Amino acid sequence: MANGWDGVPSPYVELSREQWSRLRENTPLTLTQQELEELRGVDDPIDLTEVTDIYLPLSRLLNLHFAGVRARGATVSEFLGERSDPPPYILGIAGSVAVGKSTTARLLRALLARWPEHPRVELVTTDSFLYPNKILQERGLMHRKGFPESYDRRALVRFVAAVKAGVPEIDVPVYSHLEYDIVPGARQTVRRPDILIVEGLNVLQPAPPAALAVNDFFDFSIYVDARVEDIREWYLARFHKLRRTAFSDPKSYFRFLTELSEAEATEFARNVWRDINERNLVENIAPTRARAQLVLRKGSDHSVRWVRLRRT
Ligand SMILES: Nc1ncnc2c1ncn2[C@@H]1O[C@H](COP(=O)(O)OP(=O)(O)O)[C@@H](O)[C@H]1O
Ligand SMILES: CC(C)(COP(=O)(O)O)[C@@H](O)C(=O)NCCC(=O)O
Repeated sequence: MANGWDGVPSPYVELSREQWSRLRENTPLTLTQQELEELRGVDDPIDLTEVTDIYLPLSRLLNLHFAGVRARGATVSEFLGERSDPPPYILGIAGSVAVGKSTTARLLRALLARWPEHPRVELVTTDSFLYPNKILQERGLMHRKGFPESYDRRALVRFVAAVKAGVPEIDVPVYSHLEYDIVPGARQTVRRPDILIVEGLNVLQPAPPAALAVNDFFDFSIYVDARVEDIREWYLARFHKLRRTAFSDPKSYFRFLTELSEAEATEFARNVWRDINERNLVENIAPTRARAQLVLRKGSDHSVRWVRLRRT
């Protein structure tokens, strides 16, 4: 039983990697090595063993949960005498910068789309709802990118509410990591998927008083977790990898970093980590972990060590 429940049965069940991996049962591996390589994030060492042990049980759980949510929705429709299409199922994925949320999200997108019950899976990342740099500059928030106030929270909530309400076609802005800004005029169109995955730092954040939060519309939520020290190392390793690759693109906002010495660049990355990303993790992101339906806890080699599932 988890600490702090003082004799009250804990709402969480914690499973070791071995216990969790057995829950795969007969879920087939529908992904090839080549496909996995296309899905993994920069510097993420994920392999097919990880997919089999961790993501196939998760895909099975989500497929079962999807069926349960659909059945419950059908009961209400029958009672109301409505004959409408069921609303999209919404899955939230939260966690720190550099923890590997996007690999988890892209992988689940691919795995979930291979089930016959829900072939249409869309993925939206919340960076689409960051204010453009121009607005962040005006508000003195350029060093707060990723903090709750750097997002157009209401636009994000409106978007998720519209998807849940079955709006057939919704456009969202597009964020470029390369340009470090919202791309003017670019749009991603979401067309009534069976499942929508919403991935981002702050998706489990509570709403301000009397407002709705994005997670009020979630059917399931996942928090990707690891020790702060490990995430810092991953952030720094990825930064150095990007410095050797993406940052030398003439369009990269961080091109100036390729002209600094290794030591100066390291100093820059350490400061960004400490002053922005770690602070945001500690102050805003980690406190939302308890609200996630499922926590995937990674060890320092990025592999998932244990899984915590909320029963209720
Ligand atoms: N400066 C950058 N240039 C290009 N790609 C980046 C940059 N920063 C992050 N990325 C990529 O953007 C994606 C999201 O990164 P991030 O928000 O840190 O979340 P996570 O590491 O949890 O997926 C990752 O695939 C990452 O590799
Ligand atoms: C774009 C991000 C805020 C992540 O956005 P998300 O999709 O999780 O909402 C983050 O990757 C970022 O760029 N943070 C700013 C500090 C840094 O450059 O690392």
